[in-house]
Formats: sequence, C-alpha cells, structure tokens
Amino acid sequence: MRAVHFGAGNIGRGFVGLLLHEAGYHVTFVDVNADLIGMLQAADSYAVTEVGPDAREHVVTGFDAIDSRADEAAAVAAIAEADVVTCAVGPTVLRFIAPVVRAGLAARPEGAAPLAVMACENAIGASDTLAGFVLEGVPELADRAVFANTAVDRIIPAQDASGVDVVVEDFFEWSIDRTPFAGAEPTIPGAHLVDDLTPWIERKLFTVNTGHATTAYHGRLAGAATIADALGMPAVRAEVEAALAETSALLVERFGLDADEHAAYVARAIQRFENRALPDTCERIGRQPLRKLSRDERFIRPAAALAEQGVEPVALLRAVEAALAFDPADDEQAVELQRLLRELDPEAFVAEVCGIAAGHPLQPALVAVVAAR
Ligand SMILES: NC(=O)c1ccc[n+]([C@@H]2O[C@H](COP(=O)([O-])OP(=O)(O)OC[C@H]3O[C@@H](n4cnc5c(N)ncnc54)[C@H](O)[C@@H]3O)[C@@H](O)[C@H]2O)c1
Ligand SMILES: O=P(O)(O)OC[C@@H](O)[C@@H](O)[C@H](O)[C@H](O)CO
Repeated sequence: MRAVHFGAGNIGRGFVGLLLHEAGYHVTFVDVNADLIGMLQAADSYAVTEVGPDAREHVVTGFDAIDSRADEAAAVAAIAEADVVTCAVGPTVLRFIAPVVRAGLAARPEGAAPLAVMACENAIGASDTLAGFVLEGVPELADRAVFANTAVDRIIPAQDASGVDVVVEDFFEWSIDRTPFAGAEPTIPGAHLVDDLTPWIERKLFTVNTGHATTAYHGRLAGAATIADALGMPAVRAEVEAALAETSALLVERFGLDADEHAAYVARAIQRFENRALPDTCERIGRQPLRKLSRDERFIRPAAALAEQGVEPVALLRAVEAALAFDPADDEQAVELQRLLRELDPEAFVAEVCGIAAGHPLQPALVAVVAAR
C-alpha cells in the first residue's frame, strides 16, 4: 500500500506519516523545504518520541521523500500509483498543492481504484476545500478520487530543524468521515471512522484550538513566552476557562454532549497545554492571526453562533481583542493584521477579516472591540 503525504513538518512526520506507516503504508513525503527533504532522503528511519504519562517510542521506516519544487514530475508519478494522499501543509497552502494532486489524478491508469484524499489541517471541510481547487476546470477527474474530511489532534511544537526525529505528546486523535468512501475506506488502525464529522471537528477546533489561541494571545500580552507559563498566570487561565465555558455551552447544546464528559475533555485539553516536557510558544500557537480571526475559525464561528442565540460571547470577544495585539515581525499575517487595523475602519475590518457584516447580531460588539483598541 502506498501513501503520498504533502508537508513533512511536525504533523506530517510526527502524526500522519507515523500512523500511515503503522498501518502498513510506504509513505512518500512531498515538501518544498529542500533541506528537510534532503535529510529525509538521507535517512533510513526517524524516531517519534512521545512525552506524557502513556509515552511510547516509535521508529518510522519504509519512506521516501520528494522536493516538489525541484522534481514535480516525481510527485505526480507517486500520486498516480498511490492508494492514499494526505496533507498537513496549513489551510492557506491547499491551493498550492492542488495542481500537483490534479496532475497525479490525471496520470492514474484507466480503471485504477479511486484515490483516497484526506486533508489533515485545522480547518472545517479542508478536504472539500482541496477538492474544489483540484477539480477546478477538470470536473471529469472527480470519479478518480474520494475526498474525505478529517479532524486531527496532537500537539507537536516546533522541532529541532537540524534533524528529522520528532518529539510529540502521547495523546492523539484522527477522526475521518467515512461516508464519502461508501464502504471502501482505507484501513488505518490509528484513525477512527465516523458517520458525522461535524461534532468531532467542532468539538476539537472550538475546545483545543480556541483554548490554545486564547492562552497564546492573552499570554503574550501578559509577557509570557510559552503556553505553560501563560497558563501559570491566574488572569490568563481565567480567560481561557471563560472562553471555553462559552464554547462548551454551545457544543453541549448543539451536539447533545454529556456535560460532565465534555468538562473532562476541556480539563484534559488544558492539561495538555501545560505539558512542560513539550515546550510550546505563544508565537507558534498564535501564528497566522488573520486565519484564526476568519469567519469559520476558532473565535468567530462560536461567537457568531452564540450571538445568533441572543447570548453575548464576552470572553471570546476579549480573546479577539487580545488577538488584535499579535504583532511578531516575522509572521506575515501578523504584519498584515496590523496594517489592516491601521487602514480600515472597524466596520470594514470586521467585514473583511472576520466575515461579519452589518445586520449580524455579533457585528456591533465585534466592531466595538476593534474600535476600542
Ligand atoms: N503542530 C500541531 O500541533 C498541529 C496539530 C494538529 C493540526 N495541525 C495542523 O497541521 C497542519 C500542519 O501543521 P504543522 O504544525 O505540521 O506545520 P509545519 O510548518 O511543521 O509543517 C508544514 C509543512 O508543509 C510544508 N509545505 C509548505 N508548502 C508546501 C507545498 N506547497 N507543498 C508541500 N509542502 C509544503 C512546509 O515546508 C512544512 O514542512 C496545519 O494545518 C496545522 O494547523 C498542527
Ligand atoms: O495549527 P494552528 O495554527 O491552526 O493552531 C495552533 C495550535 O493550536 C495547533 O497546532 C494545536 O497544537 C493542534 O491543533 C493540536 O491538535
């Protein structure tokens, strides 16, 4: 069985590549980072070291690696022969890998089984988004692939860039929507197939990622460099708990979750953030703030849903306010965020960045947050 995985970064090597390897796939990593690909090409194996109470050590073997900038034809040929394509490149990069996937689909032999394509990104409907880019102008390729949405959860901080080994938390969860496969889903024992992905992705994004980002933005403002240090500040922790109380109310009601079980899930997420054996920074967790402030992301989507129910999402709005201060000079989206804040009036900012137009019940409070900074 052959898998092609785009993005040989943290999640690529430390999660998706590992689980595909353990499922018996030969994994071809495709990336545009020539140094990283060179190191993978020179290695026969790499280690995935878990930290945490249930930690295990894994060794990944049986992979190869392609620099798709230097040798796109090799990536296309690998897709033409693959059973599975996955990616973990970041939601904003899906459009750039799409032409390679499209060419790979076009190169598949007549009669080949449909390729299973699963985007493993922190975004709702990422595989659907990728499908839109891949099939643009070539709808006739649609029956050559099955695009299935997934939700991925494993905290993997920035790694030592001088090697390919990865240190990860012991927790992981990979949920895959089984419905598009109509019974012909790939066998990946580490993943679990679900009939409705919505509760899984929303529970994950609006707990783990809302809580994480709230910690990062408030923590950075309070002077913390790491997520664990930020959570050690009582005022930051109170903000995280308050934001997650708001998303919890929404998730429990919307998906009929058991309130105690969900409270345990929230507590576990906060404990995972605090793992000092796996130091993570406010800058990594806050990265790409324009993406994080967009309509279907970790703050605005739950805040909008609460506002539509007549509830004011006060802690989520305070987290948005903290996010507006995010300004690392080496984060392109942070630089762009600061420019937009200087140049747009608050109504225009809220419409353009957050996708909330006049007339939406969240709009007045959100405009007030932007205007107040
Ligand atoms: N790190 C985590 O804790 C974590 C957990 C769950 C989900 N995610 C999600 O996984 C995705 C990847 O995150 P990450 O932390 O692994 O990032 P990362 O930066 O470590 O890895 C991304 C990789 O994609 C590569 N890439 C960029 N453009 C490419 C292209 N055109 N073709 C091929 N490769 C390309 C980069 O060179 C990099 O190696 C994101 O959507 C993220 O939200 C991350
Ligand atoms: O990857 P992002 O930028 O969407 O979010 C940053 C972190 O919150 C994220 O990478 C988490 O570590 C991960 O989602 C945990 O599963």
